[in-house]
Amino acid sequence: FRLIQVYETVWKKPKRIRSTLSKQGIGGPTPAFLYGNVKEIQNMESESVLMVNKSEDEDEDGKTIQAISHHHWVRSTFPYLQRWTFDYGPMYMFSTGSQQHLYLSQPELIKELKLHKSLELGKPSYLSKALEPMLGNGIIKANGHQWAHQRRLIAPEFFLHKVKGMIGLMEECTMAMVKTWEIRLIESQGGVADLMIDQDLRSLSADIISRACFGSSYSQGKNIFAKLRVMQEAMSKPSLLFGLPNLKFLPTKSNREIWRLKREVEELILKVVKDRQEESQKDTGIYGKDLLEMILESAATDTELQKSTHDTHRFIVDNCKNIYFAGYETTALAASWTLMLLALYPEWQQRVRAEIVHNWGDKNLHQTSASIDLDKLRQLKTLTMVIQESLRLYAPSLVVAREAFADIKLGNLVVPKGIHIWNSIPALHRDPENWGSDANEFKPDRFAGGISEACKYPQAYVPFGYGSRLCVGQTFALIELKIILSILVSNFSFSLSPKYRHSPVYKMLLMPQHGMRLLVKKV
Ligand code: HEM
Repeated sequence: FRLIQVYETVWKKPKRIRSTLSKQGIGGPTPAFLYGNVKEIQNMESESVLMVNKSEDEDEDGKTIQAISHHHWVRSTFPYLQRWTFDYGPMYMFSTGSQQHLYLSQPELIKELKLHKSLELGKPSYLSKALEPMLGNGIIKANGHQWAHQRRLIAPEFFLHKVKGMIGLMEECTMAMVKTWEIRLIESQGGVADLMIDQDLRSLSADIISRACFGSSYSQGKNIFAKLRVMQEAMSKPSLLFGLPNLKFLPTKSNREIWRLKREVEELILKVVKDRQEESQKDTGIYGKDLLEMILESAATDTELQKSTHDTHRFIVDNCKNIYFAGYETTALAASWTLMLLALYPEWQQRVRAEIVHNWGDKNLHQTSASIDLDKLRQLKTLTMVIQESLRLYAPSLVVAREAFADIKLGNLVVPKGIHIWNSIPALHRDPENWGSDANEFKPDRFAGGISEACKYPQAYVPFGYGSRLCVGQTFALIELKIILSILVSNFSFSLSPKYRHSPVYKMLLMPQHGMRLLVKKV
């Protein structure tokens, strides 16, 4: 029976998938027996690491600004996707052994994917298994009815009317960071500080998401974030993304570390939950009904979950981990890349600042507390354009992935059951056919008429993904970004530090490999 199963997985299923695609004229690199295209992927990855190191040496010779302003970093992240696009066009298949993949980048097919709302299209299940220690079976990786249940529960917590109520706390947390920067500036020489801003933005974002969703202060969540981050580092090899063979079940040093962190994170989350349950028994009325409470309520009323404490705990822990993972580093990175761009383009930094002064008056924001509201944020059109352009060139998520759980149709294309569909966000966001010959340049003006007028095929602008799996935190993230950036830009000016080394790398998200060092001074 086992032999039949192996034969099915290794031979019959891949053969069926590949022949359905090749009959429709879809090509791709020839897979080797058992290993598919793993060898090519690994070779191209090592070559690109060498290339990145070499270009960094060149940067140190004073070419940094030129290197950044061309924003040509995409090649170093998934070099094989680019190479095969060059060889086989905008749609091709490739293989990582038993897993078969379909890469596609035509805007008309992205539109079809967006419109396909059935549960037959979901997140790759092998990926869910590989990322289990990090995400469990929470909303990000779950599929089918289990996902739909979680989505129904979580999504309304991030609707505009809920997020509106969180503006005050976002402002408060940002102001606390402003105060610490002011102290560092006073202590620094000449009132200019060389700051690793990404670290502070990460703490800020963690603080915001923790208070908004869990009502708990950052001090309680601090340990959880630190541990989740180490876990993310340990698990963020690109090889994992495409299901390359890995030894995740063996007690290697790295796996033992991941398992330990997983245990510790779970214990910490359950401790926060316990504290919260005690608090609500005391009925202090400090917190409204926040996300954690919704998750607890759902777990308490779900008849399936009630059958075991283990399942209830899993449900709570997994969804808390998902919100932590999805909700803080993404926004912190988006803010970091945007500030890097504003440092690189001082004329845009000046325009953003002038717009704030024009609309809100020239008083420094920290003199007025709880002053920001939705209407004020809506006035910041230039900042909105800058954020949209930053999310185009430096989208924190690099890929959107789906698995077909049944044979489905995308327009005329028959997509076979079991295939994994991949879109590269940087490739879509930098396609000159869609954005024009200046696709690699930072030009926020292109968004002056909104996304629909910024390019030929707006459906291919997907920093938050698409369709029924679209990011639930999109509204939350955009409002948070506007608050953080408007407060920072109206209080400080930013320029690139001579120590900044431009090297965006993929570690589950797009990160500045050597940190985001900027020179900061008071305006
Ligand atoms: C700039 C910030 C952010 C970016 C760029 C971003 C991007 C994304 C992307 C690309 C996806 C996958 C969508 C797909 O597969 O089609 C996603 C999913 C998700 N995001 Fe975000 N996100 C951000 C902020 C947030 C925040 C602040 C939260 C929550 C507080 C959040 C919660 C989620 C969740 C729960 C999912 C899974 C949705 C599902 O599968 O149903 N994200 N996000």
